[in-house]
Amino acid sequence: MGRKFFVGGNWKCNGTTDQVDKIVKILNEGQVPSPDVVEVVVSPPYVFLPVVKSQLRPEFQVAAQNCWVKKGGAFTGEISAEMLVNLGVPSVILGHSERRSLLGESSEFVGDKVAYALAQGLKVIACVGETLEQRESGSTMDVVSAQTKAIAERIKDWTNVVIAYEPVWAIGTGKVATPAQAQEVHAVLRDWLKTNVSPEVAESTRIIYGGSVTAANCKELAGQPDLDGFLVGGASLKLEFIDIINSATVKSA
Ligand SMILES: O=C(CO)COP(=O)(O)O
Repeated sequence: MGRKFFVGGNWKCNGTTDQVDKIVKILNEGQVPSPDVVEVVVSPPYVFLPVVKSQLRPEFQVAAQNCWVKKGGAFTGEISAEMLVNLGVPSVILGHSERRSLLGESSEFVGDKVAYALAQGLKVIACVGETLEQRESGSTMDVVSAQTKAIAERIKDWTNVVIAYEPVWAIGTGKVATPAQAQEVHAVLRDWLKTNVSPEVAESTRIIYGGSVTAANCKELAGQPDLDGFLVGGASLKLEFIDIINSATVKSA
């Protein structure tokens, strides 16, 4: 079975109740391919998860943008994986570069979170990606491999993992990776999984791209053989997210 196209919308720390209503309306009214062709997951801030989950069309799912690294308790301000499960939130984004850089989340910490969230029954969108400095110094492949390794060392079952390759220099900058740049890294990540995990996991794990994805650039990116979808930031708050979901048809064409 092929890898189903995956489109995630990461709303980050954005939205008011009115804006959330508008975005949900756009999502619910948009013409999109069937769930056999594309999996759509939107990730509002925690406080909006229940309302979005209850109002969203049933074939779309919600994800949290983070969760705590272990069982809940005296961890002020944190949200545990158990709470997400309890609320019926099926997925979580972990290791986003904004959290790695602004909040100092190390690859080991992210790996621990991925393992804990999976063990609680959540699906995980695990983010990796290099900074501009790392790309310019030629260490992109080492960086993304090391970030992936920290996850691989802590988990056995990859069924519920999607890897999001998000080059930091492309996030929120309008500087999208070229299709060739994205494909090159996706192929290296798949090859890393093949060598270090298993050929089956390499073949079945979806590797999605994030960083300045728009309606204008998504089709060409979607045509790359090792690119299995997108994690969209800014454009996921707008009508063009529907066009990005529709780029799934590039694969099924
Ligand atoms: O970080 C991202 C998604 O997680 C990408 O953000 P932008 O699409 O706004 O560049």
